[in-house]
Amino acid sequence: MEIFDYEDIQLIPNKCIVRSRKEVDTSVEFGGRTFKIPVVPANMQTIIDEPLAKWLAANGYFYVMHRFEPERRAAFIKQMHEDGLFASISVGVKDEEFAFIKELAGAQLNPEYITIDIAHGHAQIVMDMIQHIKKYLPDAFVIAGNVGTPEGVRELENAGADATKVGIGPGKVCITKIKTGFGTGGWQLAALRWCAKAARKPIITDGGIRTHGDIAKSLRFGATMCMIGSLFAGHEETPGKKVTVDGKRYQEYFGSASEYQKGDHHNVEGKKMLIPLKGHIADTLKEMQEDLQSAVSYAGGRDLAALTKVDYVIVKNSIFNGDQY
Ligand SMILES: NC(=O)C1=CN([C@@H]2O[C@H](COP(=O)(O)OP(=O)(O)OC[C@H]3O[C@@H](n4cnc5c(N)ncnc54)[C@H](OP(=O)(O)O)[C@@H]3O)[C@@H](O)[C@H]2O)C=CC1
Ligand SMILES: Nc1nc2c(ncn2[C@@H]2O[C@H](COP(=O)(O)O)[C@@H](O)[C@H]2O)c(=O)[nH]1
Repeated sequence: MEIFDYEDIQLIPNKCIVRSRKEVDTSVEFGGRTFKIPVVPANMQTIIDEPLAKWLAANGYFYVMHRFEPERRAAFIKQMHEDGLFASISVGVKDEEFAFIKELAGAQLNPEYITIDIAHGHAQIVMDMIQHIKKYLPDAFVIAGNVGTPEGVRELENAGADATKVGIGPGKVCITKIKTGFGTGGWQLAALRWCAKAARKPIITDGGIRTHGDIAKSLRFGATMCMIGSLFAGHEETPGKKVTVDGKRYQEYFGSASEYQKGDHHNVEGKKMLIPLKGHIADTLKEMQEDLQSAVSYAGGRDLAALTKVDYVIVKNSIFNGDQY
């Protein structure tokens, strides 16, 4: 297998067929709905909260609510549905999560999307949870992960997952690779390609995206959707705590397996960092869309399909060449 990551790849342009980048359609169909761009903020407590989830759903973006305030999830689903919006929640795999799915079914609360969110998703318990959800909430679109191998993707798909999430340890606040020696950190893009070749259903690539160009590269190598944490951290609307250091404003961004999330120091595989505040998330989403429109025009197309077949070269860490954005 050829090993590379985002920085190692440059996509090769084709003849432009649009008169303006504004003609380019960046929308994506995912789980029966169409979203403006193939991007979803990470389901982490410093990245998404209920007000932001509502805003994203109401404005044509996909979202996945985190699972770290488990007692709020039923009311959240109810409220989203009362407001005419889709509900997209996360669950874990502990016993109480199996009971929670039964409770939702009993209360006739049917979230449109359920993400099974655990660190090592290639596990029998995850397949059990997929089947449990399909039994009690058969209309839910089930996203399962995270995995980092084609076997992982296939097994979760065969268990009934409607989409899989790929990425073990490439995240900005991840320390899995340091603490355990395992993962796709440093070769997430190649791992995505490896997994996508085996997939029969959509893949969400998760972690490691550092620039807007990395979204186009993810689509080239098989992703339908990109889950992003660090690029969304540091906005007025993201919920991480805002702090001032030496007169500069920052926002906390911490891992879901960090001691800040867990409240203790067992099996810690995440850290905390401060991200400079950078304005409103609507502006970043708009810029992502414009950059993606531009990428599609370089690919020689009018929609995201054009990105899936472009040629590329492997430049091995040389593209920034000392340049900074
Ligand atoms: N994408 C990534 O690379 C990673 C993401 N995370 C994020 O951190 C959050 C917490 O994840 P997680 O700890 O899985 O959630 P949970 O605390 O819900 O743990 C999941 C369950 O799987 C068991 N388990 C067995 N082996 C592992 C393993 N290697 N890693 C994790 N659990 C294992 C756990 O038991 P026990 O705790 O007793 O072992 C627990 O019962 C999630 O939001 C996840 O997405 C965390 C690490 C990596
Ligand atoms: N290994 C860990 N991975 C984590 C943790 N918390 C979240 N994550 C993963 O990172 C991505 C976001 O990555 P980014 O590069 O865009 O910042 C997120 O969606 C999770 O999959 C953690 O504590 N440890």
